[in-house]
Amino acid sequence: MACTKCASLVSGPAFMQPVQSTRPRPASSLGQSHVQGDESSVAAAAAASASATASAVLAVAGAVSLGAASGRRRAAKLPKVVRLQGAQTMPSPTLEINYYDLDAVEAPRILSAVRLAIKMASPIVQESTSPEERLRKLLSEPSVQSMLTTVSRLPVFSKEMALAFKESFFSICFMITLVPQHSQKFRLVEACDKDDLDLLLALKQLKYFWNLPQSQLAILLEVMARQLEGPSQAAPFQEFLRVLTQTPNHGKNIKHLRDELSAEAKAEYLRNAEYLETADAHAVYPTSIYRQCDGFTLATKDASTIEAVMSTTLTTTIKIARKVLEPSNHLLYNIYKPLGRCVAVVDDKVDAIYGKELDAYFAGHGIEFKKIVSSGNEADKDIRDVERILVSLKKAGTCMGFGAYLAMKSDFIPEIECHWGQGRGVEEHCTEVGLADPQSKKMAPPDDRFVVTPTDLMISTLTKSQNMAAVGEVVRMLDGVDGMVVKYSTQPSEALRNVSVQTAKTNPNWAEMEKKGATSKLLEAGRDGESFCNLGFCFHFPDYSCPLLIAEMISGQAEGQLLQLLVKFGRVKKVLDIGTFTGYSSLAMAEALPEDGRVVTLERQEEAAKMAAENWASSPHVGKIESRVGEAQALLQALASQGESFDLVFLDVDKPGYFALYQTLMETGLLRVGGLLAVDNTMYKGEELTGEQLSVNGEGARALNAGLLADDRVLQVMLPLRDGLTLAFRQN
Ligand SMILES: C[S@@+](CC[C@H](N)C(=O)[O-])C[C@H]1O[C@@H](n2cnc3c(N)ncnc32)[C@H](O)[C@@H]1O
Repeated sequence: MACTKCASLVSGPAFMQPVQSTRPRPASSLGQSHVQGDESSVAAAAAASASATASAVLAVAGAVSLGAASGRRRAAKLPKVVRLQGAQTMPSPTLEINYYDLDAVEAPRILSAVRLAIKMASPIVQESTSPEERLRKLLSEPSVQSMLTTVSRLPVFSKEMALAFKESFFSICFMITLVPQHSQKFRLVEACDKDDLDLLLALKQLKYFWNLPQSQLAILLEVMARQLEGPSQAAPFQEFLRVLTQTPNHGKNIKHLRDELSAEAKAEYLRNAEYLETADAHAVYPTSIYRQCDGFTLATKDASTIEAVMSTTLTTTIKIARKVLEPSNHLLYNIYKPLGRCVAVVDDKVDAIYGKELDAYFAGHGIEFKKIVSSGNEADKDIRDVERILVSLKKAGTCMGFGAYLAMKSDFIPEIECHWGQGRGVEEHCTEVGLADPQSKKMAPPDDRFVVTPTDLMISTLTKSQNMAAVGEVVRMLDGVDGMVVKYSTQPSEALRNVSVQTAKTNPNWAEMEKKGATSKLLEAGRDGESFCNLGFCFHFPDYSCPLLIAEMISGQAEGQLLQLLVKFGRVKKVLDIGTFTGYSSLAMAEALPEDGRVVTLERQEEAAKMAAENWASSPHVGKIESRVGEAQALLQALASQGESFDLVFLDVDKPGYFALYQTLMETGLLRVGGLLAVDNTMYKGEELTGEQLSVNGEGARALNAGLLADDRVLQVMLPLRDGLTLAFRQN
């Protein structure tokens, strides 16, 4: 059962029914009568306890009665309340239902009650009995019970509560600065100077102790002991927490232990729960301990007109912390261990960098961890993204528990800003997160992928389908194909790896060039001729436009290995590489060539050619590469006029120019008879498979495919390797 106010505010009309109180109380002193009742019950507990406990109980009782005075202060701000006593006794045709009736805060006394409870609890948690037995004894200890009862009645969703404790901390600090440096109390100065809000936070949670997991109670005791008494007093509670979390039921709510407590303790807790059910139902039936709803309703006697004011109050804690993922840091542990699991919405940039650490942190602490990786790109922050996250949360079943939900956003992690550029440690990051090859599939979740290959297209199509469960397995398998090819193909040399790493960092440079209007306009044009992007790379650019050269253009390991194999198998000596980019294919082929072999590589972008030259500089094969800058068509004519011809040609430029370049290669004899032509992207993103209208690039690839098919001078095969690689052997 949830708090009726929260539930009814959510569900609507039921809320508007006139409410008959099940336990009517005198209108004038409803809160007070219960407070008094509480005092007597607390006093009964006190009588049965040791003298130290009795003083705690007195402190608590005093706090509660002072709270009632505070409650009056609070009530003064509200309109006069007329409580329903049943329809026949209604005092006027207008009814007023006030949902609030909380005991208020007398902070110093509550704090001293907490301190005493901690003092009494400390020897109990250090006993040699089982953790469960110690917990039962702890809950039956009168000073602990009184403290819990009192705190459960605090109006935690109020500014007054926060201020009452803040003032109280300051007054304690002020007093204590006068005491000698080594007195026990001096530690409080440190506590209030540094972390007083942690104590406030603990109290705000402790209010709901009845519905909190058992281990969370241990955590809160540990936090309060640390804040009020210092680390040495907190140590026994920390150890108690450690052993308690090893018991099977530590995640179960405290209230489930009621039948295992002593008869008096059980009666006392039930009395408190019954009181709260009327005075503050949210305290015993919280929909969420971080959200409380309230309502104020006026209704005519026949309920034909109802006027209502509704509100929702949220309480939140923001922690700005460092090294949260170090195993010794208990910030996240304290939240999620009692809940048993964490469902986290993680920005894909954060996941790329911290994903492994996140996994390791939760695994190391034995907390089930469900990660929903979501694009952090500004361009993606729209309602569809929200929908996607909500659907994923629903699948993860977050409706259980107290919002076991953690959101990690790249905006808060400064290192992200330098991930692709100038910053330190880029290399390490790249290698660590699998970006060494920019075609790595680890970079983005399936539905955020840049579509590069037919499999990408299939994955993207399947991911958009509503029936995710059915297609999930297919996605997983399809997604593994490229990775498997890479895994079982010969691994690249150190120099080629370096080209990949350097290329992975290039997107900001291309973006800069694009701003100056210096990059190719057709290379990555989309269906509508516009540039597009949906991977993380546009993230840094204020206008969210995508650079027209992108790191993903690199041919990469699988194709690089195939080219090397062809060079070696065909005993190739002269290679023509059309489309240098950052130099991967040129270097791959150069590595496979004999000492007297030669690669001529053509590139229209001077910046790219320069970068390629830098990438080759440290390779012993650099001497085999000759770079020419200009438009491919013009450069081919020049080569032909110099009487050049090649054993192997790798064609990998703007697709609309493919067929014309092919014709030139054939007509000029640049591709010699007996030579081999390798053409990349001939399946161009699988566009033809969709049956939809092709983009200009798709058209370009299709024109070449059709041209090869119609040309008897060549024998060709299209390999579904990545984006399609066609091998055409010139037989005459
Ligand atoms: C896909 S990338 C080449 C990738 C490269 N083969 C590799 O292995 O990484 C295409 C490159 O060709 C260049 N390019 C595109 N069209 C061109 C053209 N018509 N003439 C010359 N270069 C061109 C682009 O600037 C780009 O650097």
